[in-house]
Formats: sequence, structure tokens, C-alpha cells
Amino acid sequence: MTRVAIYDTTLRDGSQGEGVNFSLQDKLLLTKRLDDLGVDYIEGGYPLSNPKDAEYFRAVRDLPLKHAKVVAFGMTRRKNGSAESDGGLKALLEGKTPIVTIVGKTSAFQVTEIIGTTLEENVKMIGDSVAYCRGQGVEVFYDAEHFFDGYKLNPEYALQTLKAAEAGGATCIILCDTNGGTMPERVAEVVAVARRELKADIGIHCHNDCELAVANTLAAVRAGATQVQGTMNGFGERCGNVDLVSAIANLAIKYDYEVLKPGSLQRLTEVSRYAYELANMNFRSGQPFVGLSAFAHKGGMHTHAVAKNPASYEHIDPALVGNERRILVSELSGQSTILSKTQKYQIAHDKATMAKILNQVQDLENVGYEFEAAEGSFDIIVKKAVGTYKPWFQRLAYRVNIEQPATGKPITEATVKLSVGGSTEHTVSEGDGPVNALDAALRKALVQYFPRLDEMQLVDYKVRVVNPKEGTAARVRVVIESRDHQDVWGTVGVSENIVEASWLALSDAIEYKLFKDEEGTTKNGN
Ligand SMILES: CC(=O)SCCNC(=O)CCNC(=O)[C@H](O)C(C)(C)COP(=O)(O)OP(=O)(O)OC[C@H]1O[C@@H](n2cnc3c(N)ncnc32)[C@H](O)[C@@H]1OP(=O)(O)O
Ligand SMILES: CC(=O)C(=O)O
Repeated sequence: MTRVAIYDTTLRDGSQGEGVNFSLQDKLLLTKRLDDLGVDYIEGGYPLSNPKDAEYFRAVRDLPLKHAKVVAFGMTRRKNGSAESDGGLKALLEGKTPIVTIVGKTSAFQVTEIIGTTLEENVKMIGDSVAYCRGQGVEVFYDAEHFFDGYKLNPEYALQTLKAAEAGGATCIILCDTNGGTMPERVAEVVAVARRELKADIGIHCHNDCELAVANTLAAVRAGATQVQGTMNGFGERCGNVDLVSAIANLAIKYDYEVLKPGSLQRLTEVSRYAYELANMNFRSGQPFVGLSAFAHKGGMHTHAVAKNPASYEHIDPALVGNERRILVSELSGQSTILSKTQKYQIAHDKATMAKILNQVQDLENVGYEFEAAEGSFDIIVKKAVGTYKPWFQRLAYRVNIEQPATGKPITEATVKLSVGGSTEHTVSEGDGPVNALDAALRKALVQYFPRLDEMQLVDYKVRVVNPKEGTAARVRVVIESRDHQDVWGTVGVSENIVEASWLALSDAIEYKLFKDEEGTTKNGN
């Protein structure tokens, strides 16, 4: 089995993605988690770029890593200078990492038009910089920026730059599809040329501008690359880098390469979600392998088949990558959907019970409910249908006031009156808007009884008119997505009044969390 080394650049190239901003603490936490996963190299940042990245390289030395090598990233020396006196190379070496990655120009166009120097000087910049760092006792990887575009424009020159890096002592030369515009067969062809021309290891670094980064990465490995650079979930500039999660899963499962360490694949879903959490981004539901919908079945005919044999509509067993099968409930469901969906419950799975639940689902969907993205509310319906539901709290009343002063922002205040375990709780909270204020008042009343509600946060709120012909009297459907450390779950509420619809979805979200914790289950019953 051939080994492919995994080089994670989430903390450097990933953080160049719009909306991604890791704190120092986030960077250290992700480093630890990637090391646990068995990633071989972790590119921690660009020490010259900012004090946080420089500080990271100091702090990461105290992190007890088991396997991964931390790598600092920087560019070749500036034009017309010397490597010895170059501030960028100095900062790079001050990171005191066992390996540095140096990026250099490969494309003649980039050399003359962008950095404004001669082709000869650029070759010297590459050779000098690599040799200087090697001379300081560190291993050097060389990122050949714009390699595929440069090779198209002037293949001799592109190869000359790679050879300069090799002559300088680079142990791995990484071919970069920096603009993400190259097609897979071309990647394979050009990687094969580089493989023939060089002795050093070859790596691949793809961007996703044509949605081909995974295909290009796999093509490069098939053509001889033995290092794959990428980011968790494909975070990165423009359309992102190659998603390492998909690249790793395909390499290991579809092509049988040795990647990471034994047992790591099953942790891909967890690490992918952890990275989203640190980046403060929502999960991508349709993300292959690890997304919430990656193994979600909705059509009645599909769920019927999956119940008999999951291979009928799944390309792999979701457990291989730590994901779970989900059966979605909707008006397209038949009894087999309800049967599969309720397998985790200790209830009678006879036709009468299944029909009772299905009828409830269909009746509620008729008035505007949707359970496809609201598994939390579905859970509560099942409990109500089979008689195991017990309310955690009862609503006595709520009120929401919005006051718009003559100037400035509107002030929103919610008051909630609940009965909890025989006591009455009466709380008031302000919020950015009615739902936020209501959520805050509800939690304020409940958290003293159920402290684990502190772990839960509302991550998405969607509202949709369900009978638009009625104008402002139309019913609205509110779907709320909540999450805690382990799970993401949806709940739904429908009413003519948007605040009431929000209340229904919010209170289901809280009840679902309390039931889930009491039963010690995750959303899918594990
Ligand atoms: C493909 C990639 O992802 S490469 C990494 C890209 N990532 C980043 O740029 C994020 C971090 N970057 C930074 O913090 C800053 O750009 C720094 C610290 C590196 C440089 O900052 P500044 O000195 O202010 O330069 P600025 O960013 O405006 O311009 C880049 C400079 O680097 C030069 N340069 C670009 N690539 C190279 C290279 N491979 N080798 C040498 N010099 C280079 C440019 O010619 C330009 O210098 P000039 O103004 O003398 O022509
Ligand atoms: C090095 C790098 O990040 C690129 O060429 O895309």
C-alpha cells in the first residue's frame, strides 16, 4: 500500500478564506486535533505576516504533539537582495520549526508582471532561499506557485524553477494549481512530466475554482505525487482549497492508499465539524462524506430500499468516516420511513403505531409544518404519539415589546412566565430582536434547573410564509437549528404569528436538548 503524506494548511491557506479567522487559541486547539487525527504536516501560519502567527510558532513548541510536524510558511527572498539579510526568511527561521515551506514563482508571467524582476533573478531567489534555509539546518518544502499555468506558458522555465529548488536542497516540491483553473487530465499529464524530471518527492496543492480540486488532487497522486496539501472542509481563498476531508476519504477508501493512521478515518466527521466550530462557520450540509445530508434519505422509495439494504442508496457505509445514516421525514414518507426513523425508540413498531405517527406528520405538514430539517420536533411528536412525552416546563405566558425611540435602534424586551417543577419563574431579557429576546428570557428561566442548556446555541433561524395568498395573515413556518458540543438539530413551529411560531420552534429545541441529555443519546441514537 503506497503512503500519501497529508499536509494540512487550514491555519495558513485556510485562514485566507473569506470569513475565516482563527484566534491563537483556536490555532493551537486545531493543531492538537489534527495531530490526533494523524495528519503528517501542519502548516501553522506565515510568521512574517502578523504577530499572532509569530506567537503561534512560539506557543506550539509547548504542545505535546504525537505525530505531526509543524511547518512555517514564507516566500523566497526579495528580489535583488540576499537570503542572509532577508527579513522574510529570518522570520521564517525564527519559527524554529523542523520544516519550512517556501513559496516561489514558477510562471514567467508572474515573475515579470507581478514581482517585476527578471527570469534569471527569480531562479536565483528560489535557489538561494532554499539553500540558505537548508544551511540553517531545517528541511525545506518548496511550493511552486502557479505551476500548472506557468508550465502552460513556458514549460522549460517552469521546470527550471523546480530544478533550482531541488538543487537548493528542497526535499519535496509541491506543484500548485494556485488559480484552480486546471483540468484533471492536464494535472495528471504535467505531474507525470515533473515526476520524470525530478528526484525530490512531489506534492500537490489545488484550489477549487472549477470545483475540481479533489479530482485534480487524486489525478496528481495517481500520476506520482506523494504529498497532498489542503484544508479542512476546503476553507481557503476565493472558492477554497481542496477539501482534505474528501481527498483523504477518497484516497483511503476508493484507492486504498495509506493515509493518516489506523482508525483515523472514523474521526473525519468529528474533526471536520470541530474545524467549522473553531472557524465559527455553519456546517455544509451537503458536504460529501461528512455533511449532515451526506447519508440522508428522503424519498419513500429510497427509505424503503435503505431499510432493506443501505447499499441500495449509499456508496459507502457512513460509519467508515464517522458519519451517520439519516432518514428524513416528510409528506413524501411512507410507513417504512417512519419505521426506520423510529428504530432507535423503545416503542412498538407495529403498523398501528407507525400509522399514528405518519398521520400526525402528514396532518401537521398539511398546515405548513416540515419535518425534513426538524428532527427535534419529530422526536417530540413520536413521544407524544406513544405517550412517553413529559413536559420539562409549561408556558404560562410570554410578552414581547418593541419600542422604537425617536433616534437610535429599536429596543426589544421579552418577558416569560413558566412553570418548572412546581415553581413559577418570571424572567425578562432584552435582545437584538424578538426571537433573540425570547430565547434569552426562556434560557434565563430554565438554566438554573438545567445547567446544560448553557452548552446549546441557536445557529440558524429561517422563516418562510406557507400560505402566501393570505397576505399578512398568512401562516409562517420558523425552522431553528441548534447545536451543542455533539449534535446539530432542527425544530419547527408554525403559526399566523411569527413570534408564536418562533416560540414553538424554540421550546421544541430546548425540550429536545433536555430529552437527548436525559437519554444519553446523540441525534441519531448513538
Ligand atoms: C498563493 C499563496 O497563497 S501565497 C501566500 C499569500 N498569503 C499572504 O499574502 C498572506 C500574508 N501576507 C502578508 O502578510 C504580506 O503580504 C507580507 C508580509 C508577506 C508582505 O507584505 P508587504 O511587504 O507589505 O508587501 P505586499 O503584500 O504589499 O506585496 C507583496 C510583496 O511581495 C513580493 N513577492 C510576492 N511574491 C514573492 C515571492 N515569491 N518572492 C519574493 N517576493 C515576492 C511582491 O513583489 C511585493 O513586493 P514589492 O511591493 O516590492 O513588489
Ligand atoms: C502556495 C499556495 O498557497 C498556492 O500556490 O496556492
